[in-house]
Formats: sequence, structure tokens, C-alpha cells
Amino acid sequence: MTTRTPLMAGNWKMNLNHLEAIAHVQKLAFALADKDYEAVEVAVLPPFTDLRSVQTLVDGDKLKIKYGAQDISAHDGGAYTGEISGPMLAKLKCTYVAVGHSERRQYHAETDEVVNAKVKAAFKHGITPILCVGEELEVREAGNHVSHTLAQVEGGLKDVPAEQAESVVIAYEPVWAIGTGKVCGAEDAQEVCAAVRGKLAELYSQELADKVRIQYGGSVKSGNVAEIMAQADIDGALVGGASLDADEFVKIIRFRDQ
Ligand SMILES: O=C[C@H](O)COP(=O)(O)O
Repeated sequence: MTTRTPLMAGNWKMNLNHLEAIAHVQKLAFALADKDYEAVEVAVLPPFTDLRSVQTLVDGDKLKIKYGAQDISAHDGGAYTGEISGPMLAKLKCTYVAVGHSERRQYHAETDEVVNAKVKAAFKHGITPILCVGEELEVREAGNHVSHTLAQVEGGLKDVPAEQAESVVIAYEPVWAIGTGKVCGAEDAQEVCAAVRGKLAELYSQELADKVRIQYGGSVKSGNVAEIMAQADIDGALVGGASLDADEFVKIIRFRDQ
């Protein structure tokens, strides 16, 4: 049986400047013990402007916290004002990058084609994409949440070879549960995450599907994380608002104590 190490990732979104980032990561590092890192992989996804500071802190203090970016350009370089490339993120030793977050899809019109190009850019530069998928409220109300989410998985992984896909992280984030305080019921989240694993088995193989970590994201807090993590196909959480409070994020990382 495959054992998947849970991944607890804090997506800071557009919060915390580079000085606040240093203080925040120091607080996390001080609170976390070796046994936490043995049980769970911990990552933070700060804004681009914080990454160099976080890298310096993690390297200098030999911290076990991983870090990554919230977006990546599909292009390696050139006249793309405002974008940040895979080579730049690789140089900063980013382990992860979120791709296709619903806020990128919604506010920056990212299509599955764009998301797919970004997934490929991440793999090309040795960065693990956290491919974000999930339905809007009207899609769930119409009962199409599973097919909608699976189409995003398929679109995001189009032509991605198995050698790369086996290390992808998928984050299932129902859009209506993000930042709203409305957490998706654990069994409802499990329904979609199980279907995502089934889709990976169909696209690749059951063996590959069993290796891939599938996170849930959307109003995760210390009070609801244990129930979510108890689900068979949920292997971590992509945490937004609650990851900005170091004490709360540590409690989420220690979900087994809740
Ligand atoms: O990337 C994180 C998700 O968008 C969830 O955000 P939230 O925990 O603030 O609901």
C-alpha cells in the first residue's frame, strides 16, 4: 500500500511583506519540532517579493520548511512584463508552485490551456506544481462539480508524461468555500478527491494515482482539519487565511492532535 506524506501548504496570497515573511517563518520554525516534519511536509507559498528573504532564512538556519511561489509564467524569459519565470523560481530553490489557483482563473482569465502550459513550465525547471482545481457554486448546485473538476485535472495535465505527473500535487478547492468560512463537508470533499484519483488512474495508472497527493483547500482551520484529513483520498491542505496566523497554521499541521 502506498503511503503518502501529507502536505500542509500555506498560500499567503497577497499578504505579508518580506520583513513580515521573515518574522512569520521564524515563528513557524520555532514552534515546529522534528516530529512535526516527520509526520507532515510543511510548505509556505509567499508572494514573489518575499521569496529571496524566505530562501535566505531557510538556507541560513537550515530549516525544514519548504517554500514555493503562487504562480509561474508559461514562458522561460522575454518581453512578458510583470511575469516571473521558471528559471527565476528555480534559482530561488522553490520546491513548489501553485498553478491555476481559482483566483488566477477568475481574475486573470487563466484557461486550462494556460494552466497546462504553466504545469509544464514548472516541471521543466524542476519545480513541483500544485495544480488547483475546483468548481464554482453554480456548478455544484447544478450537480456538475465532479465532471467540472475532472475536466480541469485532464486539461491541466494534458501531454504531461507519467514520469512528471507522478509527483504533481492536486489541490481540490471548491471556489465557494475559499475565504468564505463555508467549508465543504469532509465527505463531499472526499467524493471529489476520490474521483480525481480515479481520473489519474484512467489517464496514467492506478500505481501512479496512488502516489499522487491530493489536497483539500477552502476555509481549512484547526477546528475542521482533522475531519478533512481523516478522508481516504485527502493528503493535505492548501490553507489560505488560516496560514497567516502562525499558531493556527501549526495547529493545522498538528491535525492529529485536534
Ligand atoms: O489557496 C488557498 C485557498 O484558496 C483557500 O483559502 P482559504 O483557506 O482562505 O479559504
